[in-house]
Amino acid sequence: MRISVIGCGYLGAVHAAAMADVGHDVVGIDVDVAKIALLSAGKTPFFEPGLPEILASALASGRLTFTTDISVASRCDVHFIAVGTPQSAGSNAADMRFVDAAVTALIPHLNDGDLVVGKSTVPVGTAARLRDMIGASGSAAELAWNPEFLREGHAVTDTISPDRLVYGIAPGDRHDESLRLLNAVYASALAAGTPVVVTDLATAELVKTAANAFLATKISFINAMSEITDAVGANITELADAIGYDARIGRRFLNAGVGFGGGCLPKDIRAFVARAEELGQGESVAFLTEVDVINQRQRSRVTKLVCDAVTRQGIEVTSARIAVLGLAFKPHSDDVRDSPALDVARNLGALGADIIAFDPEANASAQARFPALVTATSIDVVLAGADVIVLVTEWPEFVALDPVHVATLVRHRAIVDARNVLDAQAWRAAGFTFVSMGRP
Ligand SMILES: NC(=O)c1ccc[n+]([C@@H]2O[C@H](COP(=O)([O-])OP(=O)(O)OC[C@H]3O[C@@H](n4cnc5c(N)ncnc54)[C@H](O)[C@@H]3O)[C@@H](O)[C@H]2O)c1
Ligand SMILES: O=c1ccn([C@@H]2O[C@H](COP(=O)(O)OP(=O)(O)O[C@H]3O[C@H](CO)[C@@H](O)[C@H](O)[C@H]3O)[C@@H](O)[C@H]2O)c(=O)[nH]1
Repeated sequence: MRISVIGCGYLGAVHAAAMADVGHDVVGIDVDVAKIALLSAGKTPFFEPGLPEILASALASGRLTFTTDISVASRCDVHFIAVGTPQSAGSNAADMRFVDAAVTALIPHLNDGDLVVGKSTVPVGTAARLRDMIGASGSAAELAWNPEFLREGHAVTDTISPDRLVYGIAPGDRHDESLRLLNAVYASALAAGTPVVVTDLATAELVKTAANAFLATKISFINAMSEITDAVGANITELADAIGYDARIGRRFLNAGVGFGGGCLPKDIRAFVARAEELGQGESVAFLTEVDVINQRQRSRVTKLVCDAVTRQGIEVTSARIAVLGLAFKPHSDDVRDSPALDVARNLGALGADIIAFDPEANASAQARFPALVTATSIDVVLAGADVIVLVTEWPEFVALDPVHVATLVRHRAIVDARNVLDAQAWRAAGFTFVSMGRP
């Protein structure tokens, strides 16, 4: 298949490289000249495990190219829309300007029989609107919706071997041809037995929004429970283990801590509420506003735990040096969009603490968003002279820290485990005041 991928960010760059990796001829298109230059040179504009390898081999095979020139899309039959849908500046709604601009720019280069495939996460109703836009232009191209469920840090394997595929296809004459094209695009995943749900456009859009809303709710649920376990001295991890053994509940996404961030869950639940309100259905998803409130509260909760830990050392926050372990919104990523770690660092800095942070991959992206942030070049450097350590992103190297070694670096022995991943006993044995979220 000849495929164009419009938008080469966290989603699109991986999709383009993965589609070439499974044998298609792919052109990645973006308006960002610097990003296209990097990708064309085989360099990834962000950290994603496995991406450099498939990017290099796909470029070397000649099956993958990148350009800023959207007219090149005219050589392709299937066009993925993978541009951003961030939160709007003045509201919770998704900002649809990038999707609209991408489709508008693509329309003149569509051939009859082409299939435009939406991948971006959009408010329900967008696909029908874009399909009408294409139809009104006189183009005989069709539009389908194929939401993406990849997780950053696992994006390559999630793209090549997804849990499921969802095709939103409009009824009518071109339904079967759209299905045939999508099946051809995903032939290798289908051969491996990936389940497919073929549905209508609105359901496909809603599957994505509902999936992220459910995941966000699961995390805020366990964080709400952890506030209760904290109040009574119970143990949130044992609680999560115990309820997780019930297959109807499941253990995954029940890790209590500083909460969810990133370029997806926070903005997607807000956009869902905003869209539901537009539809007169705000009440149906009003609980998601509380999910968001609980999630944001965890950032303040961690900030307070750190301040309390400082006070226990007999010092003022304004004279405390705080070592922040992690800046990315999750490990194995350099993404700091809506990162809880970055907010905690910012909150503590605003209270006058001397903040130094370290992330194995996200120092640069964090500094780009928060230029005042001081970052260290290594774990040992960030820990040197610290009065309190706060672990906010559970990178394996932080989880594996030896408390006995850390004790030789810090000024005061105090650590806040904002991801509930450290061995409290080992840290206490090394003389640390150990604080976690919802565990004694
Ligand atoms: N990041 C993820 O893990 C993930 C997973 C599933 C779905 N999504 C969804 O995918 C979409 C993209 O997310 P992302 O994280 O890749 O965003 P991103 O900001 O990393 O990438 C978006 C890219 O689109 C480009 N772009 C903007 N306007 C353009 C235009 N008119 N033509 C061509 N390119 C244009 C930008 O320059 C940028 O490179 C969003 O809707 C997001 O919700 C993201
Ligand atoms: O038990 C848990 C699990 C996750 N998180 C946090 O939740 C956030 C999101 O994690 P994750 O969902 O793994 O990362 P994303 O890469 O943002 O992926 C989500 O968002 C993508 C974009 O829509 C979807 O494609 C994915 O399916 C969906 O998992 C991160 O801050 C995690 O630290 C927790 O706090 N506790």
